[in-house]
Amino acid sequence: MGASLLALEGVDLGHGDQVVLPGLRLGLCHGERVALLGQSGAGKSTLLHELRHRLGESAAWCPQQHGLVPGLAVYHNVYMGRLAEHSALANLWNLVRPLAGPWHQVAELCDALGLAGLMHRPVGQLSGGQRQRVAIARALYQQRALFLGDEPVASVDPHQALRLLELIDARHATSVIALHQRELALTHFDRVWGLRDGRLVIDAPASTLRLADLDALYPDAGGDSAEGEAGGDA
Ligand SMILES: Nc1ncnc2c1ncn2[C@@H]1O[C@H](COP(=O)(O)OP(=O)(O)OP(=O)(O)O)[C@@H](O)[C@H]1O
Repeated sequence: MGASLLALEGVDLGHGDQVVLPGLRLGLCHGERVALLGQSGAGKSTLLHELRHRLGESAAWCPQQHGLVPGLAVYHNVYMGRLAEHSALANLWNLVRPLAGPWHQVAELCDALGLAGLMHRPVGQLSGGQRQRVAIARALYQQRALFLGDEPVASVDPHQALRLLELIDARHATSVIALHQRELALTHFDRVWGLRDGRLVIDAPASTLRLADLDALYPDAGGDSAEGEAGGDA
């Protein structure tokens, strides 16, 4: 196992006075790919925000709400991943006339993500699955050591989800990704973190877990534990 990147030792996580995950203990090591599971409201986003806060600039971030600007083209939305690295003048110029270097880099990412030919298209005119891929492209464009994703493959079909995760893996040795596709969590990741009732009830290598172990994270599923399994290019 790689070097420790962070350790939470009995930390209370929440929002204002509301503690969502009391006394949380977990560790993340370099080279680990972690699937973060738990039903809606379990605290996945809360934990990811804390990780992002602690890991700072080393982590690329793909948020659940995407944070894309609908009126701007795909190219500009992806370019925003590294807005802070350029001068205000360069950013302004790039808005009017895209810079050659960034354009080629973004084009390469868009090709890999199945967005070729959409670079000029306003994001507001894309499907849900296409928008999701733009959000991933923007996070990949950040070129960070780690990847933190809040359900980055929620709106795509299972085949595409796997392909997107492979693209993320190819560019990041370490990742923590919230998702609902339990089978993918077991087949594609090294470790699973499972949240339930405010606790980290699963923190184990994926190879030691079965689907039934993950089903227990979804008490509200009432036997239908396939929530999010099907996906779709919404
Ligand atoms: N900004 C906020 N202020 C107050 N409470 C919040 C805030 N964001 C989330 N919460 C609460 O914290 C709890 C955990 O929410 P969180 O978004 O972390 O869950 P989640 O597992 O990511 O859910 P989902 O799968 O629906 O995205 C929920 O009870 C939610 O209502």
